[in-house]
Amino acid sequence: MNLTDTIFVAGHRGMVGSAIVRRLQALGCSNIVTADRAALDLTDQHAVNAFFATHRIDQVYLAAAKVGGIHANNTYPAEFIHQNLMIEANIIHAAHTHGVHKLMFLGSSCIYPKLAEQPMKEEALLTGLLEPTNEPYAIAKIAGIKLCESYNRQYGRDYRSAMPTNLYGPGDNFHPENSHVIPALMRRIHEAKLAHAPEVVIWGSGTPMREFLHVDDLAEAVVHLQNLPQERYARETEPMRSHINVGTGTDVTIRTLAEALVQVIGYEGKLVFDTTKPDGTPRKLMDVSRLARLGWTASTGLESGLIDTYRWYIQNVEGVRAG
Ligand SMILES: NC(=O)C1=CN([C@@H]2O[C@H](COP(=O)(O)OP(=O)(O)OC[C@H]3O[C@@H](n4cnc5c(N)ncnc54)[C@H](OP(=O)(O)O)[C@@H]3O)[C@@H](O)[C@H]2O)C=CC1
Ligand SMILES: C[C@H]1O[C@H](OP(=O)(O)OP(=O)(O)OC[C@H]2O[C@@H](n3cnc4c(=O)[nH]c(N)nc43)[C@H](O)[C@@H]2O)[C@@H](O)[C@@H](O)C1=O
Repeated sequence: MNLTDTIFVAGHRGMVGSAIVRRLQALGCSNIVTADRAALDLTDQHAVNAFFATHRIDQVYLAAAKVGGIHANNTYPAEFIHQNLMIEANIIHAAHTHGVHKLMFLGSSCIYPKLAEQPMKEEALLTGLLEPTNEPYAIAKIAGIKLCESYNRQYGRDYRSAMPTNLYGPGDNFHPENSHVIPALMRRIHEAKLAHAPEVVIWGSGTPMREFLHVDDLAEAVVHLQNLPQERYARETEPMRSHINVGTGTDVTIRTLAEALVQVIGYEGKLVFDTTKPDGTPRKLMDVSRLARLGWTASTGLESGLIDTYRWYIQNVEGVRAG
């Protein structure tokens, strides 16, 4: 790993981008370049080109995106497909035209078909219909993978793609409707505890299964993948030449997750399930065999990850709102 490389982390204020910056700093990387949205709108092609022309960038981590949970994806499909296509196309093309050889694109497990065989192998891509609640976002993420593959095939670039499972941790978005399930339920159950509310509503039937990875594990994984020798990464990702699953290899039902949160938070009321809300994909467990062969496995268990995230929430979100 070259610690003096100039590394652009796009989306450094988000949950994933900030975890990648922490990981790179912990490893001793001395030249991390960032720009917030006010300074650089990544949907603006000219601004992105000018940014790459100004900074002599060696590597990119592409963690900027329009991101949200099942409700946000289902409510704002136009923003999800348009902004994500623009961000990916602008950054990946500008990286290539400015001679950046190494790039890591962040996709998502929703690229796989809704009813893909479990656990989902990388080869399941484009073998069936997508989950309707997030199809526009998934199509944009598939386009990102294909952009990376195409610059690799045609121009010999080394653009890699990590497909994370559902993530959580410090820096997550705790919006009541637009967030993912862990931050949404953490906040709702915490607020129910404070209000002594007798019950808390969980969306859907509670039966869908999800695999959850702590964001610090994800950051460790993508930095590890980015720094593998090109031949080793390419050998393991053939024939697609780019994307690789990143997860834990184990999943839980939403009911089990909610019960775990109840324990961590210390709530004494009961859970009720609102089946008018969508369940989304019934199950999306990653096959992480390729990742394991490439030398990485997750280390944070769900319970300790939830405790760590709840501590962060109390100090940084609830504490801020209360103050
Ligand atoms: N969270 C999850 O469960 C999962 C996430 N991923 C992927 O990981 C990546 C990061 O996700 P996550 O960290 O959770 O998302 P966040 O919403 O926390 O972070 C996204 C970041 O992108 C920035 N951004 C978005 N649009 C623009 C823009 N037009 N110009 C400049 N910056 C922009 C945001 O800026 P600002 O701070 O100004 O809003 C924010 O800092 C995404 O590619 C996502 O698809 C994959 C699987 C699961
Ligand atoms: C990472 C992934 O995130 C999104 O997909 P998702 O996996 O369905 O993510 P989710 O976290 O929003 O929901 C997981 C499950 O949990 C249930 N659920 C219960 N109660 C709440 C709740 O209060 N909020 C939310 N959001 N979900 C809830 C919910 O009904 C669903 O069954 C994609 O759109 C796409 O963006 C993507 O890639």
